[in-house]
Amino acid sequence: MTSASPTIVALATAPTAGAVGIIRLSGPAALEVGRRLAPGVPPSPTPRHAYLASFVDAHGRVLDEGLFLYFRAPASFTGEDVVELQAHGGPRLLRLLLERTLEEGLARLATPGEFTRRAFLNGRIDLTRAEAVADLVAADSESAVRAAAAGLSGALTGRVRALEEPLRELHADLEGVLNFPDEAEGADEDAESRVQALRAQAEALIAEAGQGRLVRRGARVAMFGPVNAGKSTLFNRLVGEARALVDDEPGTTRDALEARVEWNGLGVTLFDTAGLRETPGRVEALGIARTRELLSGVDLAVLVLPPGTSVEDAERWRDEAGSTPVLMVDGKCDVASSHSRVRETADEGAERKRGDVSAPSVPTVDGKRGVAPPHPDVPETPSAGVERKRGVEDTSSVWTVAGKSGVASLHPHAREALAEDAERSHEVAGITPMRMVMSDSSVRSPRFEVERKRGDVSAPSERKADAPGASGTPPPLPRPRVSGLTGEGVEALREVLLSRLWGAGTPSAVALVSERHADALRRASEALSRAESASRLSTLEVVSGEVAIALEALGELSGTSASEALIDAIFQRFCIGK
Ligand SMILES: Nc1nc2c(c(=O)[nH]1)N(C=O)[C@@H](CNc1ccc(C(=O)N[C@@H](CCC(=O)O)C(=O)O)cc1)CN2
Ligand SMILES: Nc1nc2c(ncn2[C@@H]2O[C@H](COP(=O)(O)OP(=O)(O)OP(=O)(O)O)[C@@H](O)[C@H]2O)c(=O)[nH]1
Ligand SMILES: [Mg+2]
Repeated sequence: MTSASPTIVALATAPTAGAVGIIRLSGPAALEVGRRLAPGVPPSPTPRHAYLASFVDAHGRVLDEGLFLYFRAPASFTGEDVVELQAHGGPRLLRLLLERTLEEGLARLATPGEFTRRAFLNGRIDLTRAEAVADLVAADSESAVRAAAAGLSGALTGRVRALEEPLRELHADLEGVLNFPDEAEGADEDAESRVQALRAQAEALIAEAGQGRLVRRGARVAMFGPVNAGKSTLFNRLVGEARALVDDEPGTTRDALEARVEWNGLGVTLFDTAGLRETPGRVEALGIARTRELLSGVDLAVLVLPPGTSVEDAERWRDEAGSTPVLMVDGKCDVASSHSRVRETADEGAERKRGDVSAPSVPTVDGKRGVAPPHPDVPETPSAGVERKRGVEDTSSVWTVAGKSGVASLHPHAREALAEDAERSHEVAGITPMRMVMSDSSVRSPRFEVERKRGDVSAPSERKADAPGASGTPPPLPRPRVSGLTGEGVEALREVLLSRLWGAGTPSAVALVSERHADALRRASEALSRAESASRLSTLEVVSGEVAIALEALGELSGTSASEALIDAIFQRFCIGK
């Protein structure tokens, strides 16, 4: 391979102005071509010695003064003769030097990834390590850098080898028994358990693919929810700068916005989306369609709920995320906590003692006292996860009415939307004893928010989403309370997001199992699964055949059995000069 390959050349550094620019040559003519540009360098330079040399044009005129480096085959990155011209980092200068290496046709420009490809073909690195090189170049978070660096040091290679070698031994044992039954007698005895153990190992690696993807490309998190919930304000808080426009008017955000942050070394792309509502304007509707599309492609959707969202509305908004995991958060918690008052139902109120802290008895909006009588046709609906008990201590069945200050300043559209909200909430009163509370009906639209006390509305839905099929009644997950406006709860939300995205452990410690790796591992695991049943139901030939298939699939990871097309596909991901 080495002697037959043409000599390749490329700019190894970025094609922009920089302190130093490197032109790298690899192949049998590397030294000859390099010395044409740097004639001062001796014909047999000491390998790995940095020569200070003049780089000259075809007429011997000096273009630059730089360093000349020679690596003699096979002790080089590619395994071939390599020469580096380390010049000053001027793009035009570097182009002149590059053109000069191409004169006389001894070298040609390298294709993307061709240097690394040669390193692979010449056995310097295996495929997973070559891929780690690409991952390292593409890494844009600390965890991605660290995980790729571990890959380059052979972390994944080692784990694949730990799977491949025992599998190869097993295959040899099985073939031995098949071909030399006398000598190899008994070597197949524990075949089934060996297959089982290896399959478990393959599955463990496959299970890391999700985390590998998360580290490699970063997590994608979208804020979504009803209009005016405070999504953009919260987005800005999480991003740390005023990226999104914020306004009182519902429907402010039309286009999805994105921002990249890094949390605990994990790259996170945050999206702010157009708020959802039933009767949007035309442009806004386009934004909402985009929100839906975006939600289907993120790792986690954060449903920002304004104070007073009903259970049914919360569920309806959640459905917009489809199968994407949803984290519900109570937004504008400053409003809820500073303005909300526990709303008593008349019958509960009658039982309450004055001054009972667990049941403050001043349901007010704008200072007006209000009492919510039981709704005339409120069925008690344990099916909605809401079991109403009577009694002073039962705060979980008490409803809160939260007023929002500054309603008068709302844009007319906002008031309309709020009125719609109000109506909708009234409709769902089937599970909610409540009454509309007008702040000041002569001037303002009805503005009210009704919500259950904490630890309530979210419970049934969180159970549904987070413990599917679980029996019994697991405790409801805490629903983070945040205020984008004051910053309250934002740090805690960040922690919750990280643990939902990542769980425990360190992102940088993960093996970067790519989709390609997972696919090959899956095929290996399936073959092993068939080998397992064959060891009980079929002949040894069949078992051995499946083990061979698993080995072949694993060979695609290291590259020992990778096809030309697969290798092409892998190295095309690289940049030129890599
Ligand atoms: N200037 C420069 N910096 C660079 C590179 C390069 O090609 N040029 N690299 C390019 O990606 C990376 C370094 N990777 C390298 C990997 C192996 C060898 C090498 O010479 N390997 C020989 C000898 C090993 C040894 O002496 O221990 C070998 O593997 O046989 C060189 C660079 C990053 N920095
Ligand atoms: N009190 C309080 N007001 C908030 C909070 N977050 C946002 N607001 C206000 O609520 C209004 C809407 O905020 P936005 O962040 O634009 O809400 P949004 O959900 O992005 O709205 P759309 O883009 O229209 O869907 C603005 O007037 C904000 O100042 C909060 O945490 N507390
Ligand atoms: Mg917005």
